[in-house]
Amino acid sequence: MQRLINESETSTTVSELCAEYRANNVISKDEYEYFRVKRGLRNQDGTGVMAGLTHVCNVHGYLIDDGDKVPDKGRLTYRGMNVEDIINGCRSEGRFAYEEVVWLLIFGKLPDKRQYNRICQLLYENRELPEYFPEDVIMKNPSRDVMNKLARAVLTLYSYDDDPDDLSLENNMRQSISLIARMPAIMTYAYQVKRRHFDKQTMFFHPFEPQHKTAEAILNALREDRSFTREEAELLDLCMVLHAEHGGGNNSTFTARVLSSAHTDIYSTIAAAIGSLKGFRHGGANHKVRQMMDDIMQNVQHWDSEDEVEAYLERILRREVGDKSGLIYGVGHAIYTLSDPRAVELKKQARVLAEKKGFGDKFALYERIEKLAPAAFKKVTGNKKVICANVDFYSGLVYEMLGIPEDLFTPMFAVSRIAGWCAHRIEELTTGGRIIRPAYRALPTNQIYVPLEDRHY
Ligand SMILES: CC(=O)SCCNC(=O)CCNC(=O)[C@H](O)C(C)(C)COP(=O)(O)OP(=O)(O)OC[C@H]1O[C@@H](n2cnc3c(N)ncnc32)[C@H](O)[C@@H]1OP(=O)(O)O
Ligand SMILES: O=C([O-])CC(=O)C(=O)O
Repeated sequence: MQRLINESETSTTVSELCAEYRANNVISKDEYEYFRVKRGLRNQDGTGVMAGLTHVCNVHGYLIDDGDKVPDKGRLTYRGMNVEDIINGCRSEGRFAYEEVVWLLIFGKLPDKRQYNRICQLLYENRELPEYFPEDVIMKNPSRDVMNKLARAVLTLYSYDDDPDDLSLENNMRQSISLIARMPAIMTYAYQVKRRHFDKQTMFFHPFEPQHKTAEAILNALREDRSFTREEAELLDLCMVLHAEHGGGNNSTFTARVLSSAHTDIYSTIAAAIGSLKGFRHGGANHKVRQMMDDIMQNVQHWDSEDEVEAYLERILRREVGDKSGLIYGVGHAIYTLSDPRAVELKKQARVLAEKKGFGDKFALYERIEKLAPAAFKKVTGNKKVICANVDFYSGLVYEMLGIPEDLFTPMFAVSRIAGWCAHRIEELTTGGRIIRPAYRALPTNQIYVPLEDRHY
């Protein structure tokens, strides 16, 4: 562990500080129950506390029957429209879908032809970063972690905005479009700098092309020879649509709503949302899935043995192996029970790609884990909750087969989710009207002030 201070100067170590902390700061799960405080803002049955109203999106994962939660097939609707219908509709008309989804999420209706062309044009015209921004902000202080750089770069854009704090709808619309457009550039530039600085590889910055839609712009920036197929770009576009939005209550969007309700600027808001999404229980799980799979592939000798795989999953849950968090990453969800529609779609794509690219054994292992994880979870934890693979389970495998580096798994999530964050920020600013401020039940043990001389612990 890193030392806080030089141990030769003082015997106070970080572990002593932690021991002092632990001795005075215990809150048990029983206390939550006793005071009827909703841990994680969840009701007793795991459903979320109702925290707001939104037009933007609905996430359906269970039914309530006579007060009981009944597992159901997952359904995701953007502005009331099934996400699969949006994807199929755009494909059947030969269009990429992400730009259309940006419009739909923010404004509430599908764009007509003129509006569609306008949003594509606006996103292209705003893609480039301000002059010298890549040199002064992205290339300086490189980070191993692209999410960290993304958050810092977004926060710094505040200083490049002549009117950063104006909360009017007009100003937030301008800022939202500009941020949605710029995220791919920030992500790909940050990745190039990371490659150069930490991986000692060649760095390249290709100019953006006006004819490129967002998914194409990203592939153009990531490929050294700038070549990619229509099929690859359509698949990345599909991934972006599936990650674009997930209701007001997911951790990063709620973060964006909390900050917006305090009337802070959009750059602080989106930087905070990126920080939340980076978390391993949230969007950062796609990165953890990859690490978990590498670990399983190394340590399970026979990938086709259900017994061996299940035994290893049980060891993960018992915190004996893996990152020792006890979590099977990419599995479980706050709302979904029988299925996450995004995982269903990504799995379909992964199966096809795996066959084409020779990833058959790997895909079969993922599928085996998806099948065995719920039983292992029930056996080890005793928890009867119905769990399924979530969006983060197959996304990394799809990205890997598309040649998207692991460094960009979670950043790709952020570059897609910015659409949802902006839609919710605008909704919070225009319809919320009250600062979000829940209460915390204090658990004080009365103490009297003791002079320093008399403190003999
Ligand atoms: C984009 C996204 O954010 S999708 C989610 C990505 N995250 C992951 O894949 C990480 C693994 N999964 C998890 O940690 C959880 O399932 C979450 C965070 C997604 C949802 O958590 P919750 O809503 O609290 O789940 P739920 O109410 O079902 O949890 C019940 C218990 O089972 C545990 N649990 C849930 N999923 C898992 C899992 N995959 N592995 C081990 N334990 C789990 C929870 O930690 C919780 O334990 P606790 O009672 O001691 O607090
Ligand atoms: O809804 C959630 O809690 C997490 C999630 O799947 C997302 O944000 O995409």
